[in-house]
Amino acid sequence: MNAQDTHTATRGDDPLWGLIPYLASHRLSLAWTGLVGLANNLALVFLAVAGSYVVTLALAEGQLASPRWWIAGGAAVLLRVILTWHEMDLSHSIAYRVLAALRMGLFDGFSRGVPSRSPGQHTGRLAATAMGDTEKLEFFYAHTLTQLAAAVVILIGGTTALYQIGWSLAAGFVIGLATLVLLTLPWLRTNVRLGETVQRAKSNQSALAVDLLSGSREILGFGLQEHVQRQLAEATEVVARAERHLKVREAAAANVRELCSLAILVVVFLAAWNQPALDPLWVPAVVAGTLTLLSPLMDAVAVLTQLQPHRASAARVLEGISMAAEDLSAAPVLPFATTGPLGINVRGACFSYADGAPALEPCWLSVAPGEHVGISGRSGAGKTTLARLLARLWAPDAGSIELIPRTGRSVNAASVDLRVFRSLVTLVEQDAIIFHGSVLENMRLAVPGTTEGQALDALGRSGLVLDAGRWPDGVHTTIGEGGTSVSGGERARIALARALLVQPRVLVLDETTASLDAATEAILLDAVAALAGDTTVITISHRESTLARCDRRIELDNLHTEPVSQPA
Ligand SMILES: Nc1ncnc2c1ncn2[C@@H]1O[C@H](COP(=O)(O)OP(=O)(O)OP(=O)(O)O)[C@@H](O)[C@H]1O
Repeated sequence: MNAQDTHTATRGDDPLWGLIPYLASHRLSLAWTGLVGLANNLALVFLAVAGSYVVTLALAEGQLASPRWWIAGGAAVLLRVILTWHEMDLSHSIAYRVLAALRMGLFDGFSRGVPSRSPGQHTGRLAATAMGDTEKLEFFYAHTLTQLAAAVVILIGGTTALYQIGWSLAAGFVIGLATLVLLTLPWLRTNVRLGETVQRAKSNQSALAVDLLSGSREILGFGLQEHVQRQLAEATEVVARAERHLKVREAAAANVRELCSLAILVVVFLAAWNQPALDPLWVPAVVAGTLTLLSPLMDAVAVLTQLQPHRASAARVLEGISMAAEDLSAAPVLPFATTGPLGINVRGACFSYADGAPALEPCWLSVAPGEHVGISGRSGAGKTTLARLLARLWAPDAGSIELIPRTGRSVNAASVDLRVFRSLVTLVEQDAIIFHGSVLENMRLAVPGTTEGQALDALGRSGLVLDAGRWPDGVHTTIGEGGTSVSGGERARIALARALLVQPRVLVLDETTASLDAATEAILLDAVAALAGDTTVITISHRESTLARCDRRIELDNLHTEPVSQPA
């Protein structure tokens, strides 16, 4: 099921249920885990009843129980060993799968939802959702849900069994449990608040840690260390205080549960003792059976008191999974097999981010196959936005973008298979991300299997020579996360080299030369010029020297009027 459809179908519903469609492929495993857990519980009830009966018989009557009891008891012990082992195995495997499904859904949502990110969203908080909330929910879906389902069966089965002995036993059992639930309800509201406080404070901690790591230079530069340390300490203190408070309440709730269990056992014992039809030898067995029935039920009640924070976690995960997705494959996929450079036709394409303000007003632009066009414009005019639309990182709100082959019909870019499109059009941005790893690993992100020779050739063409002093391990030299250990100019050249490896038929450069000195800019522009004729190049720049190398220069603000005659 498409994630977006799912969200539309479940919006406004309970988020805990809303996430279930994302785990649909695991439902059989979940059901099986629940059944195994239930069978294990029932085997334990049987063992408790049989064990008590055998011991009571021996103590009260001095008799050894018949072999049937010993065989059945041995079989139950063996069954429990097998079921416990199987249950552990199953529940670990399902837990990892549920965690993976939630996290993959979330990462998918984050990556598709990039354009809709509002300033209110912080990568640190999103990371906290991806790590903390998913783990909490993994436990809920892989364990709690099956535990609750098993508890319902145990409640019905246990009440029925006790009713068979006498209605007063069943009544004592049910009334005792109902009293416990009623006593538990008033705790819920405070637990919700505390759970939320813990989660919010953890989120803040995560956001602060990300700020601290990614903005370390600003923090040093502005002398903010003490300020950040204080904020981190406060966030930690909030978490510790709320968690302490929650733990105290949980301990008190556990005491209440134990008291209720005790009361139920006393009631069941008295009711069983007063059953004329029940052999007194069976009374301890009934009490032991009730005790083993109560254990999963008490756990279920404890879980119910902790459900509300799970609901908030589920809401955050659901929001992440269903982040306003770019439906990049809205148009039906058409075959597109042409050779040579591709022209571009922008027909009234426009775009707004989540805040609704137009980032790019409708614009019209025609670039011939093999042409090298330079686009300039005032800051904030929408040049980067246009570049990202051209690269289909997201889709225009209205209008369209077409690819024009030298021969044959032009085709709407949205109807080209996304994988094929990625091999045709490549974007290099000024702040292109370099991942943690070696230079070669970064090159292989674009084209897996790139050889050292190919990487060196592409780097050389981009004006980056890996001399032994600066790059002791050549293409195997590690470059830090985000390219922090390379200069802005080196990063731009690595990014261009990575794009050249793709051999795109349209290359979009967004301020790629902005941080280069004149000599390196010239080398890089020579590399771009060498593509002339074979690759269409759209260069966005403020730099006169870069724009001067283009066949044609365009001001973005002049593209907002629809031309009188548009190519068909
Ligand atoms: N993620 C975002 N969310 C909301 N608004 C955004 C986002 N990114 C950019 N904008 C806004 O969209 C508008 C166009 O931004 P864009 O980066 O395309 O401009 P630009 O012409 O490339 O600017 P510059 O020359 O300064 O790089 C600006 O008003 C900018 O503030």
